[in-house]
Amino acid sequence: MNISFFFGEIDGRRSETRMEEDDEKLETFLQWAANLGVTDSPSVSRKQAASCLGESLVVSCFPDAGGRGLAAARELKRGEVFLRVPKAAMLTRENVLEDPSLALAVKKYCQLSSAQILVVCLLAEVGKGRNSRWAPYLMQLPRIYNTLPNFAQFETQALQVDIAIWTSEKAVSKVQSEWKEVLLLMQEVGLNPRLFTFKSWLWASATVSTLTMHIPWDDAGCLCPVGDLANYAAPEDELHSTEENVDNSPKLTDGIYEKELAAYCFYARKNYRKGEQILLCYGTYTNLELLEHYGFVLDTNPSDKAFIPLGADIQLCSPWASETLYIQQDGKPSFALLSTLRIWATPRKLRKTHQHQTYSGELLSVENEMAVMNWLAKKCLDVLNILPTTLEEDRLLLQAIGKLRLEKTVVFKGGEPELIRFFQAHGLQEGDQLTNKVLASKERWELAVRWRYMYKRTISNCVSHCNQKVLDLSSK
Ligand SMILES: C[S@@+](CC[C@H](N)C(=O)[O-])C[C@H]1O[C@@H](n2cnc3c(N)ncnc32)[C@H](O)[C@@H]1O
Repeated sequence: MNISFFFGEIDGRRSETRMEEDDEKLETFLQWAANLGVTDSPSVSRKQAASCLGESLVVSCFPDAGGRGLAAARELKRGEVFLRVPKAAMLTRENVLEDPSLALAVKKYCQLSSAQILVVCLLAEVGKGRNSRWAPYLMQLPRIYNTLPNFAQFETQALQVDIAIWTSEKAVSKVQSEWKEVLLLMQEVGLNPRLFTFKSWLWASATVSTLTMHIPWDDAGCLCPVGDLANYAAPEDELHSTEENVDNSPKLTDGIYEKELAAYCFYARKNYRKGEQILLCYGTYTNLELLEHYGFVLDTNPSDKAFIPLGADIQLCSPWASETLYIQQDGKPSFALLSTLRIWATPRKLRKTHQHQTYSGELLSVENEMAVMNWLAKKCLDVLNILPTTLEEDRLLLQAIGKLRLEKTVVFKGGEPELIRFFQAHGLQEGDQLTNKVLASKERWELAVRWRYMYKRTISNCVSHCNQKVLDLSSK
């Protein structure tokens, strides 16, 4: 069985030839998908089409919003179906386990999670090489992922904030133990030994993490060819937080499995102009969650949350879960955090009396509000002061990392101290070539620096918000 076509690329070569090969693979994939009934013009029959796209969608590149993605090939109306992917084209546990020997082996390992089994199914298909039913799909999958489980120590430490470092370390150790748990099964199903490696597991589990879509009959989800080319946009409040939109039209789901059609259907969640990127909302995520599961962060993310350490005395005053005590990207404390601080800043003996007023979001008194705002501003400054770099230093570092894209060799002179530490962590010296491995690590490191930059920006916004509130209150 020859699977070198696949492994030749996990190291992520980047060259002109590689780009041409990628185009060819994409073309083969889109034709394969058309043959299986994947279509971007569900109302028109297009048998024997050379591509499943071209009518409503085209594959395009969006360097600042997800890289490869889907663009509207014509004007799309809100609510319109722009893509249909039949069940037979989807890679699900059910489809792969039609292989009786694999199904028999999997049955013996009922302690494994459904996601672990899906990862094994994916690797089993990769192991079939060109004989896999999904070979053209597998060939065009991303070879490198930047999800947290892929983060090496230097990249993790660059997150700087304890909770983020802890999340990253936990993600790394989770993927390692999941891999160890499936080794016996992988041996039993006779997978090619190259697919047993931690590196292969890491790739396959990141594929499952970043690409799976929800299906009602399997909590592992499914891989949905072509549909998974769509990049992500955070939910817009009016679309996702209420049952109905402001204009009373029903709330839209952008991708859903339709049982009657036995297909995954994708709907335009707004009107799109020709050439505009079609974005899907995979769910509501903070930037740390996006980084953990999808390997990117959003500069503007209404669902982002910055957490600051709160003492046990404060937590005890809160009837809400600790996940609700956060600061929004605009710097405002969440409703739960603000209410908790208001009650905490109230003398103990009066807390019970004011409880109802506080929990309904009311301001207790000017003094109480000033105390809360002063405390929060100081706390935020303390959080910022103990971090190794400032917001401004991170901004300059991001500029320097951005310039690295244009460099081919290592230059120490005049470099940011952390940039020099990055080169040293990779054992590089002045004048050395920047290998693909180093460039891949640079992408993850840059994501870590972007994440911490946005965290600090939120905390700084909170300081400004609190100071402004104090000013407003004192002028009353
Ligand atoms: C479902 S895939 C989308 C297609 C993907 N760009 C590709 O080339 O296969 C999800 C992945 O796309 C990238 N992505 C999606 N939305 C993004 C966004 N708004 N910004 C940056 N990267 C994004 C992330 O790497 C994510 O893990």
